[in-house]
Amino acid sequence: MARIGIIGSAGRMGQALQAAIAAAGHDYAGGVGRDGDPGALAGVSDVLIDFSAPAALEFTCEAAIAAGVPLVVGTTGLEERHHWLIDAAAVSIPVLQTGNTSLGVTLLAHLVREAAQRLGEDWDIEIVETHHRMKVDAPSGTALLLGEAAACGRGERLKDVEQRARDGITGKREAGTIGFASLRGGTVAGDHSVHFLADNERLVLSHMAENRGIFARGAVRAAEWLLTRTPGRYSMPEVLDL
Ligand SMILES: NC(=O)C1=CN([C@@H]2O[C@H](COP(=O)(O)OP(=O)(O)OC[C@H]3O[C@@H](n4cnc5c(N)ncnc54)[C@H](OP(=O)(O)O)[C@@H]3O)[C@@H](O)[C@H]2O)C=CC1
Ligand SMILES: O=C(O)C1=N[C@H](C(=O)O)C[C@H](O)C1
Repeated sequence: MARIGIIGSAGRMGQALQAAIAAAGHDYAGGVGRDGDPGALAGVSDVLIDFSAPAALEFTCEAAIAAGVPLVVGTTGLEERHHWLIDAAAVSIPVLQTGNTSLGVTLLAHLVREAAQRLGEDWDIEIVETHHRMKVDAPSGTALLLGEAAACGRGERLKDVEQRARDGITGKREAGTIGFASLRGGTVAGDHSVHFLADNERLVLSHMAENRGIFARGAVRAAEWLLTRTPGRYSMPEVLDL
């Protein structure tokens, strides 16, 4: 049994996490939001789980490092500087960062990498994601994770081939790019489809999240796994042995 603290505890994911922590037989150590003290929380936690906002990350990393506790980062909308913070933290504590903690998306990313590698550049790749009306970042962290997987399958870096938005007279599609489209509305927990499009045929690999419980369970599983690790940066395929 572990004492698990939550950054972003009053949010939609924070509430799902509290249920998942109880269901897995762990102790909820407490949580913080915008006004809380992550340092005090880290001091009474064995591991921290952060599903909040990018602005929280610096203080969360500082708190986890000072207390020497592992950290799961599920927050999305991260920029390069946030990844540097995570890399720096991983020198002293175990850290896992992912745009999606579900088993289904972790396997989907594996399949996307494989498909991109085998199909080659004659197949255009477009990633479409749909989320609830309250989501504040786009493309979703999952869409970017799937884009990274597709780019990796082709031996590329996503930042060199991504096409994040189209508007107006865009010209023809540039060969080799990976496109993104985001839909927002209603209460959709998170749908992602990776379209591989060639002449006269299409392959679509999709995942649909029916509720936030799948993300919360995955995050708790990641937290349990991190407690057995030495400092370093980890990802979901390692947790799930995929
Ligand atoms: N990796 C994954 O599998 C998943 C990732 N996510 C990501 O998790 C994040 C949270 O999503 P969701 O729960 O829907 O969002 P909500 O808006 O419902 O909740 C966000 C929470 O974060 C807190 N927060 C906001 N800013 C800060 C800050 N600067 N410092 C500390 N706490 C802060 C809020 O606190 P307050 O109450 O004070 O406003 C709130 O409790 C998003 O980035 C989302 O994309 C979501 C689902 C799955
Ligand atoms: O904000 C959400 O809700 C979700 N965010 C994550 C993302 O950005 O991919 C994961 C999931 O799709 C739900």
